[in-house]
Amino acid sequence: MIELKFVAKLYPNNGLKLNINELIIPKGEIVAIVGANGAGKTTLLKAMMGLGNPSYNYGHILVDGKPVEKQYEKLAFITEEGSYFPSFTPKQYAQFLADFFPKFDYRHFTKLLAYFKLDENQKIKTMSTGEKSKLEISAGFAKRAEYTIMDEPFNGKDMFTRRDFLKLMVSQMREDDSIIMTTHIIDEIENVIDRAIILHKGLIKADVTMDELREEGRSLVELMATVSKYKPADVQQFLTD
Ligand SMILES: Nc1ncnc2c1ncn2[C@@H]1O[C@H](COP(=O)(O)OP(=O)(O)OP(=O)(O)O)[C@@H](O)[C@H]1O
Repeated sequence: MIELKFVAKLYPNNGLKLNINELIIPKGEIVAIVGANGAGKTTLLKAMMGLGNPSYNYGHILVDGKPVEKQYEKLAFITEEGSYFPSFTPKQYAQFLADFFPKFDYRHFTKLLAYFKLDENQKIKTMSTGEKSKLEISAGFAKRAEYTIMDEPFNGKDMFTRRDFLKLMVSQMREDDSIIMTTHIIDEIENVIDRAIILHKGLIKADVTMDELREEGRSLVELMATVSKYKPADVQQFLTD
């Protein structure tokens, strides 16, 4: 279980204040963190990893009951920023990761590389954005972490890759594994996720299970439009001015 209690992060320059009173992510759940650009989704993921100097007055960030900093082997963080080792080849990168993560599964890594048609001897810096992102996903999944945290995993991927990636993601999960991801591709993930958390201006404005939403006959897109007070008339006004 990941547990955030009274976690905050303020960017004074633009006034964003991420403020989480309580957020609990149990084992075995696929959770999407959604919201408009600038809502604080990446900031929240980083905070969940204990990154970016979040503050927690009388609060904490715990993973299975221990401070997040002590539980990194249980976490995989897959970000758009990609690999920090551009001069490495995937093979060298994997050797590095294997030294740090005892559970790193090299066989699974090479299988994923082959699936994504990546060359394990090509320097990372010579790869396209999409290829780097696939490499990060392969490395992240090969860590066999219990909690996989992904920032915009669908960015830069074509429709068929997104579809296959979703299948791959679900198929490689073990019963107690959790996935937490940010995304804007709501309609494609609606049937895969268990729960959606809607962030708006740094605050959790809705936290729903997909079963609840379905029972109410609502879609996630509708709920997001309500939460973010989206008005189609605004762009119409702009276009007619
Ligand atoms: N390191 C930083 N220093 C200052 N401001 C930052 C920093 N990182 C993010 N911000 C600002 O905080 C706000 C939230 O950023 P964040 O990346 O968390 O949003 P997001 O919901 O992930 O957005 P998007 O959907 O566009 O990726 C934005 O206005 C951004 O400009």
